Amino acid sequence: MNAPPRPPSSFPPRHGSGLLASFGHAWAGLIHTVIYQRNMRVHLIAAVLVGLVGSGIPLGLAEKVTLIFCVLLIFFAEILNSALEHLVDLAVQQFDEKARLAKDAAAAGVLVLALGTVVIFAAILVHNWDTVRTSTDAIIRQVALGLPLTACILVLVLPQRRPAWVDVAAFTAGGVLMALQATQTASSVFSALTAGLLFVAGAAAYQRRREQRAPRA
Ligand SMILES: Nc1ncnc2c1ncn2[C@@H]1O[C@H](COP(=O)(O)OP(=O)(O)OP(=O)(O)O)[C@@H](O)[C@H]1O
Repeated sequence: MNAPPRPPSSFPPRHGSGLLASFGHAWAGLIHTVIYQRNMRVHLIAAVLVGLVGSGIPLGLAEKVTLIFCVLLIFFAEILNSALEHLVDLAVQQFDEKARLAKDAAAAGVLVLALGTVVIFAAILVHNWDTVRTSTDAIIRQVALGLPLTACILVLVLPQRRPAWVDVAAFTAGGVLMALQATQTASSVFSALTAGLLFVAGAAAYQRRREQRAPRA
């Protein structure tokens, strides 16, 4: 028996289905948030700094897990906040009190998490203050390698137009600094987190450049 004709679809053709395509859509969502949400870029840079502290000072397992969980939770909240903003903008194209309440509530959720993370981060540093005081060499190394690395990631996520070579140079220099830093890390998990953030920043810079070349309709 012939299948009934499908109703005409207003969706453009989808780029594949299955697990790989789902991953691709999720990745595109992450990169889109980094490109278009200023607060996400702030969280990303803050996460790099957390990664540098975590890979410079030896922390206990519970402290590592807590910090990484907080960082991921903030990303999750910001991505969800962005999704809600898109939904509200889709439903409401003019000023609306309920739209304002929905967006403000979602933004408040992110703010609460960010403030909580700052408090937890400070508490962990205070709790490990003796280790911090005696880790002068590690701190000097982290500052010497970590600050230029953070600057490279910042360049990659900045929305301003720039020549392609700047992004290539920032990503390459970031990779070299990351490799140097990883050779003497106190935690490979935090180094992996920082490397992952460099990769995300590089992917965002690449995608922004593509979209600037071929702006969305
Ligand atoms: N349609 C609307 N009606 C009423 N107020 C709105 C509307 N859209 C946005 N707002 C207000 O403007 C604020 C910023 O909304 P916007 O969509 O510009 O998000 P944003 O600039 O990405 O902000 P955020 O810092 O929350 O991510 C909202 O928190 C809300 O107070």
